Amino acid sequence: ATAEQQAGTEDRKVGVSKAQESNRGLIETQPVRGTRDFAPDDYRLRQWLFGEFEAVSRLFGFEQFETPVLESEELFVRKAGEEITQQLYNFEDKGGRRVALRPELTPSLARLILAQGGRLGLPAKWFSIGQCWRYERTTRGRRREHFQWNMDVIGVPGVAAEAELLAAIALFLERLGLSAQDVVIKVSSRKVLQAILERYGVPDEAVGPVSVIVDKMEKIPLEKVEEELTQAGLSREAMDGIIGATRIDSLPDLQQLLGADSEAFVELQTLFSLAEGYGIAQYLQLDTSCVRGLAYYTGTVFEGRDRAGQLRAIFGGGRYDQLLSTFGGQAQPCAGFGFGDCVILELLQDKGLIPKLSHKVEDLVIVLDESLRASASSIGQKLRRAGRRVDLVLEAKKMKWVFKQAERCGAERLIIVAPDEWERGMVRVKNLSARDEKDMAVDELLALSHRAGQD
Ligand SMILES: CC(=O)Nc1cnc2ccccc2c1
Repeated sequence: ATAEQQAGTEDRKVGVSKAQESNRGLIETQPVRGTRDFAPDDYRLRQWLFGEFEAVSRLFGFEQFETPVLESEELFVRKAGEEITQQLYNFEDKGGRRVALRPELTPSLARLILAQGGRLGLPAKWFSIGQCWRYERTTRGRRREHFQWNMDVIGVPGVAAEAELLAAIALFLERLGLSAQDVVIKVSSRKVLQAILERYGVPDEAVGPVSVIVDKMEKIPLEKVEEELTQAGLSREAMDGIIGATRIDSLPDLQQLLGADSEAFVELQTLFSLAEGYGIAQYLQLDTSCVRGLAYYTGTVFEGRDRAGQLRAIFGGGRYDQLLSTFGGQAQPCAGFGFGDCVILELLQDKGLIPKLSHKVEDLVIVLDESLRASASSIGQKLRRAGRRVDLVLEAKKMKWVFKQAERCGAERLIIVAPDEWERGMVRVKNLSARDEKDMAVDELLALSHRAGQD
């Protein structure tokens, strides 16, 4: 708002809007920093994407759940230096509670699983799509919210769970027109780091925090990583051992490093052979530099990347067998993934795979005489009950506008309620695609519509 507007001293202009009239400038119309609006065009694309998330989840027999975006802060307070907990969108509510907008869905899932107590049938295969938040310092101007699709398997200790999850992702990618030529899934296991750290007498508890540091290796200089590993208490040898262990990219090399009977090797070998059964092995790439930045993973970890290497991770996941016990509950083996709604759209954009989605109704109904409005409304209702999407024009409009509107909403038929025809109990039906037009009785129109409404 200009200083004049703020002072309310601007002189009165012809046609001053309500906002100006109330002596205020136009309100801020942009959404809060880091957040997005979804106007209809954007919402259609989002609904298409979420529809694919849901369709694939159901094809795998997963059940949908939801938890509140607002959670107790304690769910996310972890002492492993994760970026996600350092950017918590947290505050104290009017009741003095420490609360936070969830930065991820997995802790909420764990809470809901624990709330089920013994009632929970295992294995549980659950999925959810929810908005997640972070308070990212505006330095990077990055977004502060995104939507995440999560699929999780609770109660299955073997990597058959991870194979199912990876197969679900592969089917999702295939349905969108992507393939293993476009996307690589890097796979590894926290048990690699665990085995290496054991060699240097570093306790298992360090695996999480060390992984969080190693996960930054791609984004910050090696010296910085080494500095943080030193601060985490690692000796030079341990550090060299860790960094050397992130350079393995084949099962034989992993066997060489850890031995054929190491858990990490056996699990990953099993996972790769299960993947063959699904026909998704060509997506998978063993890569021990993939450690993921969440502290609670305890076993396999994986992340999806575009093969061109231009984009951030498309999705990420892994096994987190200790999360429920860290919440004081009975431990349950868990594996899952989170799939965000932004990088995938960038990739689809790059590949020319964003679908063209437009507003669509079947029938546009207009009246040529306002005295017939009640008749038009009742025809609209009958058509809607027959399953037709009807855009009923709500005020007198010139035919030029009507045809423009028909085009805008993709209408197949224009139904005109006019005095002369109505006298004879007829309406005029213009078939906009076949460019033919005829008068028909309402019953005939409905019979026609009923069949069309079913297909
Ligand atoms: C590309 C992008 O906006 N990513 C994004 C945006 N908001 C988030 C919010 C919480 C956690 C991760 C997030 C990630």
